[in-house]
Amino acid sequence: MPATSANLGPGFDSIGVAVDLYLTVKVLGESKTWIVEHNMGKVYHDERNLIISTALKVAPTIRPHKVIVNSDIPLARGLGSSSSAIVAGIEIADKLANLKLTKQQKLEIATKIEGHPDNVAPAIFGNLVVSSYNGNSVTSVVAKLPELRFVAYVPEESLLTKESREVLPDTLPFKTAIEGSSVGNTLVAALMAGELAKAGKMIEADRFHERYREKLVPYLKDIRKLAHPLGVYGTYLSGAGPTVMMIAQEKDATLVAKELSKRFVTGKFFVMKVDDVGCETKFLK
Ligand SMILES: Nc1ncnc2c1ncn2[C@@H]1O[C@H](COP(=O)(O)OP(=O)(O)O)[C@@H](O)[C@H]1O
Ligand SMILES: N[C@@H](CCOP(=O)(O)O)C(=O)O
Repeated sequence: MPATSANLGPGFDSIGVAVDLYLTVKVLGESKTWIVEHNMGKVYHDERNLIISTALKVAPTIRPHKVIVNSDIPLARGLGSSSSAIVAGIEIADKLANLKLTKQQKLEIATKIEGHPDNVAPAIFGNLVVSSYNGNSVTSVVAKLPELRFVAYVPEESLLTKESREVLPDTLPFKTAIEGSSVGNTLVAALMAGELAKAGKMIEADRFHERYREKLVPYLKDIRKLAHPLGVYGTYLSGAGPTVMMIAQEKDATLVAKELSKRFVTGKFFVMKVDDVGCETKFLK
């Protein structure tokens, strides 16, 4: 399961991209109770683990197994760790209960559990995915991006998505909503046309969420300012934050991370490619 970066600025709860950090889950033999061995710190080792609780939601009668989880996706940092766990749980239920779910069915289930499709869709399909969820069904379009790198600044402190959604308003003025949707539309068109300078401008013109979340991630503005002269097209809050994501060409990406790490000495920088595969299952002997 790949990590995912949602929103890309104006695509709030709609746009997300899969990147090459991974959650790997191995299902071993049956056991008396669910046992989850993992490398993820403060996460349950039993059936309360999000991967297992999701699997049991989807297929309540599956028997307990021992499961080994390895993840390079940082928890609660805005890189879709919960979505990858949910997609993994659905995959386990599908295989152990032989449900033969289609990708669309997996997407619908995952979206209902996560509440929005922007992370789960690219975790399932790979690439950039633009989705619309009406509370009932999901329409998703998978699209290839031009050759780009995603440079992430992942702060040390975590920020739960739930907390970062609590600062958002319940309603937006009509005029603001129209502006916001025009920015999102133009972003998608610019990405598809390979017009990266325009895409960058739109990425930084969000009207839906970043201004409300700025108080939780005050360094977003500083990084954005420093990133432009280094060749970055656009900087946005990855998912609900606190990770700040920059989109750059391959030739500039490593230098962007190197230069910014001189200024932002805590936290980590990752230079990532787009994952174009999404969730994959293998049967091992
Ligand atoms: N692989 C996993 N196994 C179990 N629980 C997980 C896993 N990944 C994420 N979670 C749960 O999801 C929470 C983070 O979800 P969330 O706040 O949505 O942040 P993120 O941006 O990483 O998705 C973690 O604190 C943990 O409870
Ligand atoms: N659209 C959501 C995306 C949350 O992504 P995550 O990686 O932080 O879980 C939001 O912005 O709240």
